[in-house]
Amino acid sequence: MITMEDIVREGHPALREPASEVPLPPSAEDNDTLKQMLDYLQNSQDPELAEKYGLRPGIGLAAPQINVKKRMIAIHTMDEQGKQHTYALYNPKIISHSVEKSYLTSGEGCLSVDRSVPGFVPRNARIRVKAADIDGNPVELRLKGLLSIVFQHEIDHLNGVMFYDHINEEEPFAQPEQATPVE
Ligand SMILES: O=CN(O)C[C@@H](CC1CCCC1)C(=O)N1NCCC[C@H]1C(=O)Nc1ccccn1
Ligand code: NI
Repeated sequence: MITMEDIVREGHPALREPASEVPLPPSAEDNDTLKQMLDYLQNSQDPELAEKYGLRPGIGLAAPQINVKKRMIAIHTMDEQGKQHTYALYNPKIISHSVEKSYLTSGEGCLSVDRSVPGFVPRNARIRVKAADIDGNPVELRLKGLLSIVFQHEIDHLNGVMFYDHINEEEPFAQPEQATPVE
């Protein structure tokens, strides 16, 4: 079971190195790792389990955060309409995106960052993603709103990018150009 001990923090090299493509069909080991990443998110959102195991709640997780330098991400979140979305994907790739930007009005945090870094994180408002699902089958997703932001945060981790790399240093809360806020 993944707990906070397994999550590497800022300064760990795994967070700044690009992750490798996962050979498909996925090995039993990669399949298990991805399942465990999704389990972490679900456990972390269960108040009893989060309390019992000291889990910081997460809606997304990327393999480099558990020191696995492979292109695997898990997402488990409600969207703005209250619909549950669960994804466990290999080799996600943003194949196109809107000119329009968006950002979380609350700013962003990260399970690998034990401090708050204030500021808006400008991201693409809508993205098209190609990936392989947990069984290795190709999927194509068109994402907007919170889901689009979560996917971009996770795919950034696969490229050694942290959310605060995007924050305007001079003016962290400057209104990003052509951007719609996501509450
Ligand atoms: O790489 C993956 N991570 O670092 C876990 C992050 C991923 C999210 C950060 C912003 C977009 C994706 C995560 O889930 N968090 N970051 C730390 C604070 C708690 C939690 C969070 O933002 N929760 C949340 C946000 C909006 C709505 C509901 N819940
Ligand atoms: Ni993160």
